[in-house]
Amino acid sequence: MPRVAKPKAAAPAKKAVPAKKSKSKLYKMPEKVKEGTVFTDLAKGQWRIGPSIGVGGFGEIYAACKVGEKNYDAVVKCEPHGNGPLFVEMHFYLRNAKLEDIKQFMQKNGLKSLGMPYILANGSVEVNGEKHRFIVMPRYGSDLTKFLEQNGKRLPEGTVYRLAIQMLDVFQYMHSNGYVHADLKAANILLGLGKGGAAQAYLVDFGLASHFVTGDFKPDPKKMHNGTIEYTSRDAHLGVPTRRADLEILGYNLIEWLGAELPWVTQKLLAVPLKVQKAKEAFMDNIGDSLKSLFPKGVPPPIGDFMKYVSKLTHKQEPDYDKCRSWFSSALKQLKIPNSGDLDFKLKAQTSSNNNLSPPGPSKAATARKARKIDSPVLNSSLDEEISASEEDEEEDKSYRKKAAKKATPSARNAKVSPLKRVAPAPAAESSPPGRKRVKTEPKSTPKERATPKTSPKPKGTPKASPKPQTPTAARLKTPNAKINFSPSISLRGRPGGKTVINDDLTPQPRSKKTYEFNFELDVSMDANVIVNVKRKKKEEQDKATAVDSRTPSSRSALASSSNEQGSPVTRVNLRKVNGHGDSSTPGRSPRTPAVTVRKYQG
Ligand SMILES: Nc1ncnc2c1ncn2[C@@H]1O[C@H](COP(=O)(O)OP(=O)(O)OP(=O)(O)O)[C@@H](O)[C@H]1O
Repeated sequence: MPRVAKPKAAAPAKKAVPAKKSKSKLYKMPEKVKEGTVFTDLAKGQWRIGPSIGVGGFGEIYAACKVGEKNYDAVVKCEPHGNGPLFVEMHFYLRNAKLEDIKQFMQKNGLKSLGMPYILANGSVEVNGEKHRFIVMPRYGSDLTKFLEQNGKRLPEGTVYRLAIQMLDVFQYMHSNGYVHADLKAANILLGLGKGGAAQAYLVDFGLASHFVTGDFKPDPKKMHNGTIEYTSRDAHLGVPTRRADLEILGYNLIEWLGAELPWVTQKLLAVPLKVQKAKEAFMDNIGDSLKSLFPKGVPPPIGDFMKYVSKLTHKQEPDYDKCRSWFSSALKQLKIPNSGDLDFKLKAQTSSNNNLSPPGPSKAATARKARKIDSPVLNSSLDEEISASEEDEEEDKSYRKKAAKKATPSARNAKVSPLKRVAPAPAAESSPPGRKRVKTEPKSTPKERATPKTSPKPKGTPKASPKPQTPTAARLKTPNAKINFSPSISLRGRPGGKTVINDDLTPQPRSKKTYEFNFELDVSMDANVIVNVKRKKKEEQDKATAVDSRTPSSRSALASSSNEQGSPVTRVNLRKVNGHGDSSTPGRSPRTPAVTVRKYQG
């Protein structure tokens, strides 16, 4: 769960959470701000910092009050200047979430309230000699995870439908401004505070907000799998921000809030984004049957209608928000639950859908297992460990992305998409966030090599000892001295059971500023799967040469276990190689490694 300490309003400070550098060294955590510190925003407004009320993946959130006032009814979110997500969030707010615009939208759409936060101020400040960026926004109450925990991972059916309507309102607002949120989840939905506040839920955390695509469907390796793996949409798995993706993410959340377990969670696939992606494709391809198996005694009608609708949307299509809301409001009427008043989080006697779920909630042991599993991708230790590239995953990735890009979406099916080719860069953010880092691979491949047909995929269940490619083509493709400059462009924002994962240009600069560079010979076809095990010696052995080895998957696991025996944690890096451009116009340019998954195996 998020490392969140929530004091009561204006309560005395909790024990200070010590300023902590992220163990991962991939990005900076903010310096601790002392209670009582005054921040001056760009408009010279002054804000007194109160107690810490939350720590997110990158930043810390403090209660705050305007100097001269008594109520801590604002929050300050503070992150080191080099961090991308707050930069994105701030610009999103500044451009799209002015109170005036929100009011106008509410008026136009006859809404009494809208769960869209807004920005009160922003600025920069030095904390302990380090430059930080901060934004000030209204303070809200509990996030939904608290209620899910209290209720054994489900919410009352009527509340689920009300939340659906409220989140659709927020999406409609964001989408009407050209943006998608891309990371809706319980931890990012907060209840309002104050009188009547609990009737409205607010969607926060715009660190992944981006323009949705209006043109062709072009998978973007830089952004693949961004979001929170459980709920990431099929489009987001391909790195394409779309409006229908927001709806799909909402749908997955609604299903969970009704007490069903998503198949990729049940099947424990969360550590492998590609498998999750595949599972979602299968789920959505046959959404009727998929839902029937999740709700064996009857699919809640609005969920069925909504998910079927989402599965048919094209990537450019503007969703019919009214139609979607109407399914949920009809269901509320049927349940005789008014769509007003405080949202009710007390689970009562079983209602139509929360009565018919199978399986029920997972056991505590299963939950613990899941937490461990979900934890595993977090790069929460330094890379003083072991790094390997996974053959299976690359293979799966290649063949799957080929298929997925062809048929991932109704419109993508029409669009000519070759995700294995280098794709046009994502629509550039209007301003570039600082601290950009890219994964860069620079094998010295020739255009001819890149254009060569792929090696045929290894059938499943084949023994893992992988022979070197024997074909003449493979021999021609011998690639000496492939050089990989590996600066991991990954950040995994920590929240068991729902971490936001960002894999794109916005990734903050690694604190260590270390670059891991591996030089080795690739005696294989450029299109073959490559497994690279890099074992860094333990501290005392570091003066000795670093062992760099390349092995088969089976020997990889042997290596992993031997490392474990030595007591050092093991990190496996799965490099998915995209065989670049395939066009001879860019000789010498190399395929990029679009995504890196890091798994830490505890000894
Ligand atoms: N305006 C707010 N009022 C009250 N609490 C808030 C507010 N904004 C955020 N929080 C609390 O802080 C937590 C983290 O906030 P947020 O998700 O914005 O941070 P983050 O660094 O972007 O986190 P993440 O790891 O999800 O990306 C929230 O789950 C919530 O509990």
